[in-house]
Amino acid sequence: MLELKQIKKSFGQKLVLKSVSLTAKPGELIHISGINGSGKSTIFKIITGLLKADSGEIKLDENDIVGALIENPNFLEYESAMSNLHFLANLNKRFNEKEVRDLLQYFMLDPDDPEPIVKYSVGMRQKVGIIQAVMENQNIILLDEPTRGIDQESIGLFVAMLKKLRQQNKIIVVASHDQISELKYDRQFVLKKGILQEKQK
Ligand SMILES: Nc1ncnc2c1ncn2[C@@H]1O[C@H](COP(=O)(O)OP(=O)(O)OP(=O)(O)O)[C@@H](O)[C@H]1O
Repeated sequence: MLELKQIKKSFGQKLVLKSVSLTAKPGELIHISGINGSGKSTIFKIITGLLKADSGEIKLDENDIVGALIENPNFLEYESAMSNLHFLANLNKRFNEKEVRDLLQYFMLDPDDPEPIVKYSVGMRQKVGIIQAVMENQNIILLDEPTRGIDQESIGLFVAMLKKLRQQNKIIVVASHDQISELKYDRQFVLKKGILQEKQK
């Protein structure tokens, strides 16, 4: 379970998150919308520990593993996609080569492609970013603007993948300025003026 209670965060004088509370249960697919600069990435950075909230509480279960795609993913630019994924998974000692190969192929990328990632297109990089957020069997998956630069066919693959992950009881939180109409969310929230509000169905 993922629980945020009255998270507050300012950058200098700028109050970005006034009060953000959210409880997500296993198997839930949640959407957070909000205009550019509303603080969506900041929420994800706080959940993953990249940033510290000024106040409030974050609760995760002991065995929770968080996977995240936040803003433009950083890679070792002169290494291949496979080497990058190997490197990232090894940080947690959870590299599963078969799983990573399957995911690359699923997204129509060649696991044996020797090209350095610096030569990848925006959409190709984004796919590698999505893969690193799910490849270690993470049970909480945070995806910030996941479909940016991705073609329609690959969006279909992405949507099908999320459906499967949800059936596996993972918590998935997607943040984007638009709806990503192909996704059927369990709950939808809007982040406006620092407050996260649930939309009524
Ligand atoms: N490290 C930082 N230092 C200062 N200000 C920051 C920092 N990170 C974010 N901000 C500010 O906080 C606000 C929220 O940024 P954030 O990236 O969370 O928004 P977002 O909703 O994800 O935007 P977008 O849809 O454009 O990705 C912005 O005004 C941004 O300038």
